[in-house]
Amino acid sequence: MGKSSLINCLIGRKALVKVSGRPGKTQGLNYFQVGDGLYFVDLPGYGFARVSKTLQEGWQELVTSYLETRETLRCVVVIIDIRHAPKTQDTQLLSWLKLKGIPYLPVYTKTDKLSGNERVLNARLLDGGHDIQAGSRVLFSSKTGQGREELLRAMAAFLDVRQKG
Ligand SMILES: Nc1nc2c(ncn2[C@@H]2O[C@H](COP(=O)(O)OP(=O)(O)OP(=O)(O)O)[C@@H](O)[C@H]2O)c(=O)[nH]1
Ligand SMILES: [Mg+2]
Repeated sequence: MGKSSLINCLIGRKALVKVSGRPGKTQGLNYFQVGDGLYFVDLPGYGFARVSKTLQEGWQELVTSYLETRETLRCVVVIIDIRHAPKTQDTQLLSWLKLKGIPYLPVYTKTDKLSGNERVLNARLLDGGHDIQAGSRVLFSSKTGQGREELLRAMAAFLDVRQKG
């Protein structure tokens, strides 16, 4: 869905994180230090079409317990492909994060694949389907860098909130 590509784009290095056309590339948790005590953590997605059932379940458990117990976690960036209609798995993840009180930031990615008009329409569809406010998500493309600065600012805001509170 573009998680690893997004991290590469933010860090500004093309091949830092392995990217592939086949879901299931990222395995385990991958840490990237981006500041003093500040890390991006690349997680496996849930579209593991090509890995075994046992591995899938293992990763799900790993990701879930990581998200639930990591005390220094500031924000979960939830990456959603802007081309597709709202998906149950994404709705479930977002409601689970809300329920658990884990801060999250939805990012609609691969905007380069749509025309300007389609982009607006699909973004609205996803906002509606996932109950997301237009002002609280970011439109992004790893390919063109659209939304890169906005995303970095939005992520930084999550750090500020925690420091003040
Ligand atoms: N055009 C376009 N392609 C993208 C974008 N982001 C990712 N891709 C492509 O989508 C495919 C999957 O990207 P990844 O970054 O590996 O996705 P991932 O979420 O890390 O996938 P897993 O680690 O397998 O869960 C790759 O072929 C990327 O080149 C984007 O913004 N625009
Ligand atoms: Mg990946």
